[in-house]
Amino acid sequence: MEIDSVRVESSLWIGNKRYRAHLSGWYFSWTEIDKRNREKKTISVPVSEVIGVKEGRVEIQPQKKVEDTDIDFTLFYVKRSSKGNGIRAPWSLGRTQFCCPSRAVRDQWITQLRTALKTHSPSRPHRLLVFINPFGGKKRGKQIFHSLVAPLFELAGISSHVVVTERANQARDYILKKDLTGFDGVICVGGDGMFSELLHGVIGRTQQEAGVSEHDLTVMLQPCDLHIGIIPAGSTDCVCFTTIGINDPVTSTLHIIIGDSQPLDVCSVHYQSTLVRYSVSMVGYGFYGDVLAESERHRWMGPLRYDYSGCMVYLGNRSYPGLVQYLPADSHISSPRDNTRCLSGCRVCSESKERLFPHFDSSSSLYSTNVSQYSSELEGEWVTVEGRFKCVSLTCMSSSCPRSPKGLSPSAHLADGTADLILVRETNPLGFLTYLHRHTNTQDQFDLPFVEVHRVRAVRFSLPPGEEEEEEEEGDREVQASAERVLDDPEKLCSSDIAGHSQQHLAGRTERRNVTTSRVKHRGFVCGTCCTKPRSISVWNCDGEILPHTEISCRIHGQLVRLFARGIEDSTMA
Ligand SMILES: CCCCCCCCCCCCC/C=C/[C@@H](O)[C@H](COP(=O)(O)O)NC(=O)CCCCC
Ligand SMILES: Nc1ncnc2c1ncn2[C@@H]1O[C@H](COP(=O)(O)OP(=O)(O)O)[C@@H](O)[C@H]1O
Ligand SMILES: [Ca+2]
Repeated sequence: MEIDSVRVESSLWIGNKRYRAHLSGWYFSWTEIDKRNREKKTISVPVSEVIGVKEGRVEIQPQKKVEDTDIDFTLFYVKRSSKGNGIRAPWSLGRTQFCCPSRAVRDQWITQLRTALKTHSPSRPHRLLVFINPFGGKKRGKQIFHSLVAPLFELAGISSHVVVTERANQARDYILKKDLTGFDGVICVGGDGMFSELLHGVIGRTQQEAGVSEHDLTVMLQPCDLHIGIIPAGSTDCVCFTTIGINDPVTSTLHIIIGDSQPLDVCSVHYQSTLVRYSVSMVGYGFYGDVLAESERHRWMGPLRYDYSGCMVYLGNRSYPGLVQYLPADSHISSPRDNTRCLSGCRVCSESKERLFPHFDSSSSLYSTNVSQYSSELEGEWVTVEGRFKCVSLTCMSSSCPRSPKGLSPSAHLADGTADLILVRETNPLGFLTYLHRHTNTQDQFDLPFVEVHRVRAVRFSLPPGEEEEEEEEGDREVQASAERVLDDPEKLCSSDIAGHSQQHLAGRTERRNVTTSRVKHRGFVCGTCCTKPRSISVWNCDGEILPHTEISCRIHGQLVRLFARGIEDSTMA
């Protein structure tokens, strides 16, 4: 075996074929040598994509099997498949068993490969906090984690502390309150709702520790260091699909293991001077709000509830009045109709970093103290649009999912500090069906006369005169108190004493304590059992949660959180 400072090389055998293997810089490669000493095919694996190196002949799938020989070692690495679902191919675990001429050579290879791994992959996680929602999607969260994810973590030397949730918001509260020392990231096994819990926990915790008020719409929030990973096991899994390109637990696990890091824009939603929620995918009023409200009554259907509710709401053919104000983003940088896609290594997102963090001190990972903590992001000229809308949607990213592989706004960027505002005005049922159907094919859903799309930094939504939201009245305090009482016991939520239009009770979901209840002048219905709400007012769907307010203000915080992901790999790179 030859070892110099930049290169390790020796002959190795795979089965009965001889290979010349070499490790140099960022790659481990092996080239087949035929009987006449001619070089044939070479396989190269980037060190950053090596999952583990084990003594002996090891298999972990379908079951763990170890044949502990003296001269063999097994290399595990990321393997790209040629066929993909959508625009990217899934990743799987590649495995090659090498046979060495002696035990000494075998031990040297293992040492050199493990050293290279440490040197070239410094940002890999070592300890993770995992939350499993046993009831998400098709209720397969626990099985997915134990059969597909845990064996890969073990192989990669990652230890995990697993919490199977027993109630909604347990994961969020855990992250907000418990000691997180030693954890390199938090992982959810579930859907967009579970991701949202981790998002709120991580952002809230970071702001608490930095002494920043989340309620202040104008403040510059502290970016979060603790990475979030998503193992898809939910109903829509939009955040996973948009940031990885596929909903596949093994692909997600491999991205977590190699320590990929994808910054993500986050939208904060405020009601008056209170933070209501954060969102990364869709804040949608009208159609998407109604679909969510309807779907909560059919949770027993599992993921199909959205298809059923989508049909029911479509047939209802409703539209809503509204006043939308937005702060446009710089149209010279990008536009929602420029026909580009935000892929791994996106130039628009990389170039946004300096603009978003002009005062970031990389040595302390904090903002310089002599710089104002207030952002200039809300300065500029607001544009006002008034009318009746089938839907108003705001999305920080493309929001693609298996139902809509190119998403709500196909050219939106994951980390450019902007969101796309889509206004679909009142139209006839066929027109709206055409709009919806274009989400599922290659036709441009924005090329319709009743649709407009804008790249924005902030949005305000209000009701036209006569429909305004009322502030909490004396009598409503009882409603609020009642809502707070049930926070600790979601089962109690389905009760007519929460007569406002927050429908968390239907989902067994809860709201944060600091969120106040607001009321809307009553003239109609929503859930048919206990809620009252005017027909002319819809609800907001915020990443799958119904908001308790109608008149909201939204602001985009560029690159506020980081995921164990790398954006969508173009399959031509595979
Ligand atoms: C005629 C064919 C119509 C097809 C319409 C397709 C439009 C799809 C746009 C999807 C946007 C999805 C945005 C993401 C939303 C999720 O956060 C949310 C919660 O997910 P989960 O926690 O996994 O349950 N999902 C939804 O609100 C469902 C929207 C479904 C709309 C049909
Ligand atoms: N143990 C639990 N019991 C009830 N609800 C839970 C539990 N754990 C998490 N949740 C809540 O369930 C909601 C839906 O979960 P999610 O994993 O997103 O599944 P889905 O994609 O099917 O909606 C989330 O809002 C989350 O807060
Ligand atoms: Ca964005």
